[in-house]
Amino acid sequence: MRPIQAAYPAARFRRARSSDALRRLTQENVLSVNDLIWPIFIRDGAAIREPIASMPGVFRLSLDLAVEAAAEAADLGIPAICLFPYTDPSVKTEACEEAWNPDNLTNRCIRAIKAAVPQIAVMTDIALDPYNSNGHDGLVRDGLILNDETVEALVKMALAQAESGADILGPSDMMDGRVGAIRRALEAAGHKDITILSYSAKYASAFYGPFRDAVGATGALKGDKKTYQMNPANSDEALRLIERDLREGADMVMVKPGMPYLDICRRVKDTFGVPTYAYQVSGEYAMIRGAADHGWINGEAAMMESLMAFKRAGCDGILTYFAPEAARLLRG
Ligand SMILES: NCc1[nH]cc(CCC(=O)O)c1CC(=O)O
Repeated sequence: MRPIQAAYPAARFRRARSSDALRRLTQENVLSVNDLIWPIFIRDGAAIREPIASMPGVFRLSLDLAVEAAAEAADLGIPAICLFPYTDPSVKTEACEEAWNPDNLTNRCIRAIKAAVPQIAVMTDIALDPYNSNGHDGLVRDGLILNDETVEALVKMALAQAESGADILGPSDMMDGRVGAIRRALEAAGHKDITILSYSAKYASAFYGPFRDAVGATGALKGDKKTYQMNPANSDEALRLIERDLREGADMVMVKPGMPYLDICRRVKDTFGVPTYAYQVSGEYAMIRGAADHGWINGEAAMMESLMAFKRAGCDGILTYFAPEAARLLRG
């Protein structure tokens, strides 16, 4: 596309910006509540709303309050909620068996939300880190992250979540071959309508710090995740990973983190034209929220501008901790 433009003064770009009416008429992208997926942190117990120091305004919720949050999200028109468990260190092991326990925190939460708020889509995270005593997304032997053994564990985890009623499975582990393995297992088990939103292009990022605090993985993690998460310097590789996951049966794909990787979002959308999502991760939330809390930026305006940026970059939706706040503003 190459727009033709008259020369100044025949062309004055400011004409189209001269009033609210003209600005609205010429606006190219729209952010709506339908674009939002709300990640929440869950924990055991009852009536607990536990603050997370590095994410002001975000809480770990006991299951009863997670169900309330899902109902609130549905009332606001948010289409999906995504669950992240804070697991007690005592249930973490090297074999990560708790990950596929049908009665683990996540699976109980899926059932509770689907029973009380069936209209909201429940998304889950597939990775072993909340259940792993060494904090990694995969099984570890002799200091190495094992790919194929991890994929087998992830398949069990995915099936347990599917049985519990999850609508969207989100493999976030970055092992090779996991989307295909999960898709085959879902088909074999008769789960034909469960979607996979693959964390296809997930970078080894410093912006996940507050999240690891939130799920209690910070202390556990030994080393870094660079042998499975992507090198932030790479872009072509993201396209190869997206193509691979689509060929293995992903319905939707994700780029993560979000704001520092909008160039990747745009390349993915332009190249494949598939449902494309970005995760505005914990560190991005903390930066905007922290600056706003100090009075250094206008938090509401920065939040809405950051979310619109994802739409402009070609995203169909955004996972964001701002989801309820943004939804309230969008509803007016
Ligand atoms: N599989 C773990 C997982 N799933 C989502 C996030 C990060 C989300 C955020 O920072 O908001 C992470 C952290 C990590 O890979 O270490």
